[in-house]
Amino acid sequence: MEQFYTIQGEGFNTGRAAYFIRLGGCDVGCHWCDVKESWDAEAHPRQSIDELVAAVLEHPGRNVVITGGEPLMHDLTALTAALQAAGCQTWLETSGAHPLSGSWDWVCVSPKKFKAPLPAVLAAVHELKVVVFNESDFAWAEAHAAQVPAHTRLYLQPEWSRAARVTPAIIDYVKQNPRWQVSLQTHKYLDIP
Ligand SMILES: C[S@@+](CC[C@H](N)C(=O)[O-])C[C@H]1O[C@@H](n2cnc3c(N)ncnc32)[C@H](O)[C@@H]1O
Ligand SMILES: Nc1nc2[nH]cc(C(=O)O)c2c(=O)[nH]1
Ligand code: SF4
Ligand SMILES: [Mg+2]
Repeated sequence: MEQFYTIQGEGFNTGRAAYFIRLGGCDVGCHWCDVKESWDAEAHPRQSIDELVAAVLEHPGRNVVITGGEPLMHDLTALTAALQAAGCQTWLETSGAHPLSGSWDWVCVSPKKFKAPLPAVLAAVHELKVVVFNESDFAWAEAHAAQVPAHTRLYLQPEWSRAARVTPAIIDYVKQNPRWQVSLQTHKYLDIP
């Protein structure tokens, strides 16, 4: 759908330069999704893997975020192999609702009530990042924290339109449950992509 070189705004790798490849297509249907224009895969032009890798290599950064849309609706084996062969780190942003493909240096799963993550994806996760829309999402977060490997980093991220309301609740929750951390969409405050 689009590609851009920016700063990873969210989660564990916040603040690090990264090239984003946003793949079209998503069937999860989060009503608060901040990139609904990604949902229809056919609405966006196709590019070859060679073109994508060449575009990445035009920039000095070697971290590549594959996001979407829901990137796991595509077989990511060839794309991630080509990126790693070119010396890049591959970072995945996924809901986990489709089978895992590809070779990953970092996997971030953001589980969704609208289409829950698959156990096999949760088993491969480095970072669990739960969007908090209302108080019921804390229980949803804990239910998924119980399904990920012990070393997984745990994040609670305010849903953007509700940030003023839910951020204080996230702060209180993290103070009481300190294995969780706050994740903010810092790129939106920085006004960068
Ligand atoms: C647009 S999604 C694309 C990747 C994948 N479909 C997913 O949901 O993880 C990228 C990240 O943005 C988060 N996100 C989407 N809309 C958001 C919103 N309105 N507020 C906060 N985070 C949001 C998602 O939960 C996910 O962690
Ligand atoms: N800067 C920036 N960081 C991000 N981290 C995850 C994003 C995404 O949409 O997947 C995102 C994004 O859209 N922009
Ligand atoms: S899974 Fe990700 S891309 Fe799909 S609707 Fe939800 S937030 Fe948007
Ligand atoms: Mg985004």
